[in-house]
Amino acid sequence: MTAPILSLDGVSKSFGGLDVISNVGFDVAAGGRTALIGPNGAGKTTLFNLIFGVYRQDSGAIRLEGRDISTVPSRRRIGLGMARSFQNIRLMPHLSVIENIMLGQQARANGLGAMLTPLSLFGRTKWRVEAEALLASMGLGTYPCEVVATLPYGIRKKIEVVRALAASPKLLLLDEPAAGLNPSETANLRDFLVEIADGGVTLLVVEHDMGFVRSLCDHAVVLNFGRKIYDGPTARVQDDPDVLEAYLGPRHAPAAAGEGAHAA
Ligand SMILES: Nc1ncnc2c1ncn2[C@@H]1O[C@H](COP(=O)(O)OP(=O)(O)OP(=O)(O)O)[C@@H](O)[C@H]1O
Repeated sequence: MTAPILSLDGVSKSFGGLDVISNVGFDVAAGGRTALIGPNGAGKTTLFNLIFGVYRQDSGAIRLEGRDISTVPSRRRIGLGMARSFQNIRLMPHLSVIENIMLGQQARANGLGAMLTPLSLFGRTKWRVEAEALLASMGLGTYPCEVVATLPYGIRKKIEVVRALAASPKLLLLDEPAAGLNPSETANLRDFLVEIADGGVTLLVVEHDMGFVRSLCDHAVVLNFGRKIYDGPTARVQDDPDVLEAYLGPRHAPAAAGEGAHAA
């Protein structure tokens, strides 16, 4: 197996006495496309927030390329090679596409030298040239000067991903990237993400659309009530009895499996 880029070991988190994540451990293979799935409220977003350093786990360890990052603040995790997109698009709607991408570049920058680098949103700085090149390489080269709020939802979703890429991540966390997209936008986004992964970026994806998950991800980790119930190939996830029970209840009928898991 390829060396993991990310490893979770016995990670737990509770809020006010409610155990939201319980003793979760898994590896994300470098260069792979891993899905993190589970029914509503299973703890997926909380786990993303723990991985990204928004929350600190109560116990257990999170390692990036073998280094324990449990105490590293979120901002510094970006500098170590991690970036994320959000469930609800968090672009600055009144700014242009290129300005949003440049804000993603700024997130990567740390240290005194970078702090002293002026973020000129109007001049052709080195960052602007890099941002334009990144947009062009992602097939979005016609949009740099468009104001984000005026663009179709599917394009904004892609720009949100490109903004995360502007931080030059090795590991990209995507929280429900296909939510709200129509089937053709979803297929388009899938191809877009495959291209990103083929470029060497490891993907960890929270997603409810099982068709999208199957077509994008080779590996799946399933959570239910904050516990890991499956860790294996995506191709077999819908046949797993624990996964079927989590989605469909204890008296699940095998004939209904595909239908229920799709709707999850
Ligand atoms: N900050 C918080 N304080 C208290 N409870 C929280 C907090 N964040 C999450 N929870 C609870 O933790 C549980 C898991 O929530 P989480 O959002 O991580 O699940 P999820 O799998 O991402 O759900 P969904 O698929 O609906 O987005 C839920 O019961 C939620 O109410």
